[in-house]
Amino acid sequence: MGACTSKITGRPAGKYNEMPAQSEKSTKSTDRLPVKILLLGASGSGKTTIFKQMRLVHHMPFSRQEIESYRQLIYLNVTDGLQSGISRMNTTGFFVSEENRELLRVVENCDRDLKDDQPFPSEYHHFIEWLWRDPNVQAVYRNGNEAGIPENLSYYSQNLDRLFDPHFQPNNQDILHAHVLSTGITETTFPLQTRHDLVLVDVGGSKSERRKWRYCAEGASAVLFVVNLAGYNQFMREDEDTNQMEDALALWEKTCRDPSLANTVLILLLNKCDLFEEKIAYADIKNFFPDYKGPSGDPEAGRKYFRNKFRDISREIFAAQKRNFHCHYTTATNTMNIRLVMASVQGTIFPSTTVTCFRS
Ligand SMILES: Nc1nc2c(ncn2[C@@H]2O[C@H](COP(=O)(O)OP(=O)(O)OP(=O)(O)O)[C@@H](O)[C@H]2O)c(=O)[nH]1
Ligand SMILES: [Mg+2]
Repeated sequence: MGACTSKITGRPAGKYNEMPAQSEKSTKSTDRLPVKILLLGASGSGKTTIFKQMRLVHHMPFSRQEIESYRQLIYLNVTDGLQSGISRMNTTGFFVSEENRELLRVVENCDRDLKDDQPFPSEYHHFIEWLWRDPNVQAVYRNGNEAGIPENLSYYSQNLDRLFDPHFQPNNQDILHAHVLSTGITETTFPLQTRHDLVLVDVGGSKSERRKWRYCAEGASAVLFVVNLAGYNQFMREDEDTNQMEDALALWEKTCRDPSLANTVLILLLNKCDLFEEKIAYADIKNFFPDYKGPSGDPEAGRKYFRNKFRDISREIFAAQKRNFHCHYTTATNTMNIRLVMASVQGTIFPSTTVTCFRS
């Protein structure tokens, strides 16, 4: 498998946003047929995570430089995520316990930028651990998470001993859990064994980024529309009055109706099934979607309910356009799951050709 080529359009130069392009050599392929697939969906739904999985599936490991950048990003995700989550929590009237207030002040003032090869400062290890375990932080995180405490803190907090080891190097799972808000449009070309190139387009999903999507629609064969299934009880980071699932439903309708995407195969990926399954045990769907009539705490019934909501929105639009509704449940941080889903997606996009976009 040859090197992939990456092109970033319309994004400001930023330490972390440049990451996908850093290791890839710019090679121009000739006489090859591009198969363009767009990753669309709201911010935090999992688009870039799927993009990273595609690199792994196509055996394009992260370079040393990328791994170092991710190590620094993980430190930022942990310190900044915890601190900003807690300060948003304060605005909704919840505070860390009295005994942990001093720790919070220390973490608030800690330097978020690590230098190359600088270990995570050991003095913050237990402070971060204690703050994360604070009963009020846990209560807010588990009960609606109006404060939008980042979900990846749950993963990183279980790995703090490893993260604070002076020789810590992120593994693929650590990298898959890292989050940076994507800006602009990143086009990455994966050469396939046939005469085709897979051109995968990753975009930013926050509200201010969505107007840029129209610049990447031309020539697209398919759209993978990614939804955070676990967002049913959360508000948007950039709009604290809008429920994430309501936003995703509205965005799905807009995407289905978009004339510039009328010739694409639209595939819905209901993502973060792992978090959905955990969350549904304590956050009843009925409390957020009163028309849910299924049993409480049943992930299967919950998944089906949301799938039907998306299907109902597209039913008439697709009937008029003679398009079919396609939907998969995914956990983007699980490489095997993405491998299997992508093999199935490939069959949907190219039912009668030999194009092999996704290695299975
Ligand atoms: N547990 C879990 N975490 C996930 C899953 N998919 C994505 N994440 C995490 O969710 C966060 C956001 O994922 P991204 O892929 O960066 O989201 P995005 O859609 O690219 O977001 P923007 O770039 O802001 O539009 C990251 O911390 C990911 O690791 C999943 O299926 N399960
Ligand atoms: Mg992204």
